[in-house]
Amino acid sequence: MTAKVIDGKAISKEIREGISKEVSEIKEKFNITPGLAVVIVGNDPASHTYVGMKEKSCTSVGMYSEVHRLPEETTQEELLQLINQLNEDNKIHGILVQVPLPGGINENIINSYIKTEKDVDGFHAINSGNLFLGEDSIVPCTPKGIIELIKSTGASISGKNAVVVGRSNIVGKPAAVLLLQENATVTICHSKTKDLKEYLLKADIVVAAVGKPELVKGDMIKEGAIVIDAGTTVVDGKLVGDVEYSKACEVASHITPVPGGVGPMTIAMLLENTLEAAKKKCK
Ligand SMILES: Nc1nc2c(c(=O)[nH]1)N[C@@H](CN(C=O)c1ccc(C(=O)N[C@@H](CCC(=O)O)C(=O)O)cc1)CN2
Repeated sequence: MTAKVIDGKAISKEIREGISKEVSEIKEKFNITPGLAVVIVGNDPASHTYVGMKEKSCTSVGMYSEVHRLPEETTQEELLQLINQLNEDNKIHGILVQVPLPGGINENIINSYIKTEKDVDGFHAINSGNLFLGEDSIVPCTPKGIIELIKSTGASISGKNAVVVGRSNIVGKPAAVLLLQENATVTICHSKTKDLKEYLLKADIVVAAVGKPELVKGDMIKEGAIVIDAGTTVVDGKLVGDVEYSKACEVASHITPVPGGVGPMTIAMLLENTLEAAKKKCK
């Protein structure tokens, strides 16, 4: 079997085009321009790249974008003050604090200060809690994009065995909850899982989000599985996913590439969440 490539770049482009149209409409009808504020602390080069991509995508769909680039020495108190300011700013419908944050700043405390309706990352405990409860919530961007990518194959998720490799609050845990909501039978594997291959060989859907380059080998994948790779590690100057791509292509039915798979969807979903937050202000 040679896997069909799930083209996250193309799918996200289509989504962004739809968002762009909706942004024009609400500007015209309600005189509201959706606005996103991104906050980044410190000098992590990859994080600066992602923030730059967010800024560019935001303006390309006609949204208002504001980026606050703060020095490494920024204190938690200073960051909270900025968030309070953005919470009260009517131009801003979405606030996002890029992670990882430098040591000494508690991500959960920071996220809990963002107004829930502006928490376009969906990291606030109220949004995570509502997601867990199956109530209305803002859904974290990467897992939301992962579900879109799986659905783009036309396959049904209901009743399938899904294995999520990775248990981060940003990707693994919410992806597992979303798959469960789609009626998959979900297993979460992680760094302490004893026999990863044993679990993976039963998986109709694999979501790899562990940040360990090529941890998921081709011979761990069941014939015909859908493989979603959310890993992005730079190895020798090259971006490498969590899946051994060339070997996995020989057994999977569908697979996402790295780059060009999950990454672009993360940004498209961020724009979608920001648009939704702004639409709540349209009366
Ligand atoms: N506050 C947040 N921080 C982080 C998030 C997040 O959703 N919210 N996710 C990741 C990083 N991330 C967005 O912030 C992100 C990662 C990768 C991509 C992407 O499009 N990658 C491209 C390749 C880009 C490159 O060349 O380096 C791809 O995979 O094709 C977008 C967003 C951690 N932090």
